[in-house]
Amino acid sequence: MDGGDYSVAGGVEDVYGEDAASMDQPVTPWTVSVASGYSLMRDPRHNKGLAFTEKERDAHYLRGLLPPVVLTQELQEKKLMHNLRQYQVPLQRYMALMDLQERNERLFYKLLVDNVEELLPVVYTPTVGEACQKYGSIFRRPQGLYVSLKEKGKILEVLKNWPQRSVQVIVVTDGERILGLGDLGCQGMGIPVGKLSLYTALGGVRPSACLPITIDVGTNNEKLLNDEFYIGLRQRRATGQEYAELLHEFMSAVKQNYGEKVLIQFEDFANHNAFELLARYSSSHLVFNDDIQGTASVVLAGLLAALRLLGGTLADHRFLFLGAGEAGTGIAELIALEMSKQTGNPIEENRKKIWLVDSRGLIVDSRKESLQHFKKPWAHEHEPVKELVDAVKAIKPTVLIGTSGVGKQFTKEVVEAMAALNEKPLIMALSNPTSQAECTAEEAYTWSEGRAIFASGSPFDPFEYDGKVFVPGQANNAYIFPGFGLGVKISGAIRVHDDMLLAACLASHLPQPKDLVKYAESCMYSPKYRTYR
Ligand SMILES: NC(=O)C1=CN([C@@H]2O[C@H](COP(=O)(O)OP(=O)(O)OC[C@H]3O[C@@H](n4cnc5c(N)ncnc54)[C@H](OP(=O)(O)O)[C@@H]3O)[C@@H](O)[C@H]2O)C=CC1
Ligand SMILES: CC(=O)C(=O)O
Ligand SMILES: [Mg+2]
Repeated sequence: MDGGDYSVAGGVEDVYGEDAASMDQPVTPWTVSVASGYSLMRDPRHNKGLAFTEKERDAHYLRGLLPPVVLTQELQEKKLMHNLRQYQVPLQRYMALMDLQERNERLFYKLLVDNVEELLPVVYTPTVGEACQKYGSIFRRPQGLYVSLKEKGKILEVLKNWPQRSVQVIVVTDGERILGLGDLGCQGMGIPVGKLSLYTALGGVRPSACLPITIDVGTNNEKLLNDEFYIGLRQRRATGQEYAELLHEFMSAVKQNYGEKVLIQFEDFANHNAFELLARYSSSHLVFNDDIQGTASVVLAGLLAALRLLGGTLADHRFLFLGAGEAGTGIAELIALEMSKQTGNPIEENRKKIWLVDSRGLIVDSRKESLQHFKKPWAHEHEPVKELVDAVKAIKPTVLIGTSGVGKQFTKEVVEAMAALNEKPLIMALSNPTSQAECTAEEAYTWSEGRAIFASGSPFDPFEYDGKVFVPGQANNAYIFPGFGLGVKISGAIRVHDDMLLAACLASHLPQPKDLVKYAESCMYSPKYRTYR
């Protein structure tokens, strides 16, 4: 073909219409907006793959673009689950699922909804942790929105680049404390993407209303800074005023673009920013911090359920935490608040039943001056104690909760000390992913000779001890934030209050009028295919 007359810059077009001589000339990326034929199949929101009906194939110019067979969504699901199960490596399953989400959104959510127990550990903890660590290497198509220091001064424009206008829920991270894996910078994006997939699968919030965002202010992770495949800004983290200004511009732009009612979930920020962001924006925006507030709600729900086995009321128990950061102090505060509701005692009194250990040992009054503000309420009168096992022996807790982000801290000695003090020691190893759990289910049951009541942040398989099968509980904020978020959205709330978090973990005690449930259901997304005209 002689394409001389039509070439972009006077070169010669090849048979594909590409002009090699003008490869470095700019061209316009023209596209079409009405999905039909080939573009319909490439649009993940509308694609049905082999499930397009005969009628749809005729009406939407799909003839010949698909093989003759027409499958049901159920058969597609069966095939995909079969294929997924062939992968031995969890990260391969993660990548296959992300590919499916990019290819056929409804089928992805159908799989997730129908196989939640099997697939949650893939799109969420623990596998999402590994995915974030390797995000640069496995990166194929971008998901979510990246707001970096490069976009300072034009964040509103960046938000306008997102194709959906009806965003209702944003999960945002700055990647500094990804699970218990530390600073993963821009590669933390896997977390908002995973969390929002649960908003849809478990909370019924439609995918088009969900927006995952990563704010990239750099990373202090040397390994990533030296990784040639790293996807983020190659600089150390911005702090102080520079950080605050970027975040403020972001928060203002979100409200300007999506209005007062968009829910912003802060996720996996480091604690030196997390508490401040929550305090700063909770009176002007609809925000909540999943690590501080969501975790607190789900753990309190777990404790209230466990009381049926342990006996007594919340105020009859003594709590010891390993880890006094977002999760630890967040849970501690909600427990104290609930005790106050139940007993009428002032919260300061109830706090005295709760003790926390950080990387320097037991939090006691002699350390008060040097403590971060969120630890100060927990500095009770006691002599200093360095080791966890000694703190267990000194405080004599009935409940031990791990929120340290460091694996293997509940040693045999620690669990045995808990078992010596309690007939049924309640042990929660909440740190994620599995590698960071304070102990495994097997360790908790074995070292307590089958007496521990155990829950963990990442899932563990049932374990047989002394002829009895123990099924560990999972205490993860995933059990609360999708429903909590849906509730906030459909109630039209414009601010989040502590009472809502208490109500969320006491929900089964509240009257649930039939029509309210029906209303909630009617607001929820269904991943079943729609029929096209
Ligand atoms: N299951 C769930 O739903 C959730 C689980 N998590 C998990 O909890 C963990 C912590 O998260 P978060 O609270 O946000 O993190 P933070 O960084 O806010 O807090 C971590 C706390 O652990 C302490 N710590 C660190 N190392 C040790 C150690 N060796 N011994 C004793 N204490 C130690 C730190 O001490 P210091 O202050 O002295 O540095 C700090 O107080 C993570 O692994 C996360 O995945 C978080 C949210 C939800
Ligand atoms: C579960 C969660 O939010 C975390 O580990 O950070
Ligand atoms: Mg988190």
